[in-house]
Amino acid sequence: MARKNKKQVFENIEVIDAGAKGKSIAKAPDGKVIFLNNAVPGDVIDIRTTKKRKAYYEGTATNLIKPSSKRVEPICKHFGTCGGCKWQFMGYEHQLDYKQQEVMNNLTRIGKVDLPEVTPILGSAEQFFYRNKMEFSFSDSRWLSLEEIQNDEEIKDRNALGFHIPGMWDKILDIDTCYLQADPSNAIRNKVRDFATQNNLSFYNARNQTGLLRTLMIRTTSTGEIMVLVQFFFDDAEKRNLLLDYIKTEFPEITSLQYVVNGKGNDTIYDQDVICYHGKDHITEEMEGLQFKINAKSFYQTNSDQAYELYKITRDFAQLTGEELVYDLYTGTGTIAQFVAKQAKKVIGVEAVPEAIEDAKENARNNKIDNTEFYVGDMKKVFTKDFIATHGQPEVVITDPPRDGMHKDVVQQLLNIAPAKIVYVSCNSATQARDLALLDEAYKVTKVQPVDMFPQTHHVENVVLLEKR
Ligand SMILES: C[S@@+](CC[C@H](N)C(=O)[O-])C[C@H]1O[C@@H](n2cnc3c(N)ncnc32)[C@H](O)[C@@H]1O
Repeated sequence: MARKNKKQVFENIEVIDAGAKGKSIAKAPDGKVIFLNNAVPGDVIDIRTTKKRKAYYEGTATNLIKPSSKRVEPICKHFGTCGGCKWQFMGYEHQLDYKQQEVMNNLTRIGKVDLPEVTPILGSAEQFFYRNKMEFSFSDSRWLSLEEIQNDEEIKDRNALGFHIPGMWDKILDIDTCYLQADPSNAIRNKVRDFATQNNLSFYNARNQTGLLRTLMIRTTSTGEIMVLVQFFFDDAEKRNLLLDYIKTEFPEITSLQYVVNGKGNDTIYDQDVICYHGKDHITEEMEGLQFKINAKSFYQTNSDQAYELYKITRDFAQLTGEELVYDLYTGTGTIAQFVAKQAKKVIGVEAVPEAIEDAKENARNNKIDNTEFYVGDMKKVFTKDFIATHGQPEVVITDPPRDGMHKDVVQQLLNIAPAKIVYVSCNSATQARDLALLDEAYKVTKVQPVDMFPQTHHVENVVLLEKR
């Protein structure tokens, strides 16, 4: 029996808005919402649905009838295939408007926040080349373009070094130029791929779990330091040294060349030994005269210039006088803690990753800061009544959790200890809004400042000041 084709076509539909997760929104003739991946609000398009749910459709634009005035020409030839810069086809001022709108919607609809006057989103001075960290994957089965598939010619080179095709764990798009990280990022990636191919170093095959080369990470700092880390699937000293010696010679500006041998099924390096092959085992970022040591596993905000803006807003919101005990929850390598330390009596940072806490302590020592303390642990287990009894009652809490937001026990603990102010930094305003709703019984939102850390994407950071009612 032939399967019923559930795909539907809607013609001549106007895209009316941008929604969550970077999707745009249109309305089908039956009144249901359609979430679209590849359309700009204001476009008039034909749509083919890809999924049908009870209350909505998901779909894709198949024909652009009238382009929106918000459209711009994407500069990247990989746009549309690469999942990295989904909003590159929308003017930057409109990207900012929709990010601001998303924050406001989340805070009012999910958080039921009675909004104070909201400052306009702080845009990024750099709209391209703003990332200080990129990770590329090797693959021996490069994603092929339609022309390549339709062409009869034999495809000889299937090696790729680039990004995953969205939603496909084993398909890698070979990247020729990426506009997110400044030079020499593109040169390093392209030369590594070409050298490895010419010298018959095998590229990883995720399906069969074969091949020597897995990932290439490039990290840079505003002070000009460069870290390159190559991840191998198995150890072959001769081939490993051949590639690393080539990188070292070709790019003498690299200050830290490292590698990992990871035979696991997944390519995360957090549980692996990182070996320094050449130069230092870290790079150092600088902010307001403070130095932050970053090793291969350290979290550091990926847009350094906007991170500085974000931290200044956080410090302004905290309004410290030098008398306060401050807790910096989810402190990472203690950057915010050290950034506000001069204006506080003492700052206590808590973080789950032990290496990050080691870095935080070392950074504080190097920065000659003697009023910070750092503790390791899962927040919901560490941030307890006993912890407060031992370390003291904070007047101000700064919290910067991962995308999932705070665990409900952590929110409850904040309500229990009731600091005068909470500064909540978030990379996901939906989970932030959920947490604000829980804090509402005791706290009023008095300041909101969205910050754009990731131009060309829908992601937005948001800083909120909560003051006791
Ligand atoms: C958004 S980052 C913030 C880092 C830091 N505030 C900064 O600006 O560099 C979130 C941090 O939370 C840490 N983290 C995630 N889950 C955690 C948990 N359950 N307990 C403690 N820390 C956690 C992560 O390791 C990460 O360093």
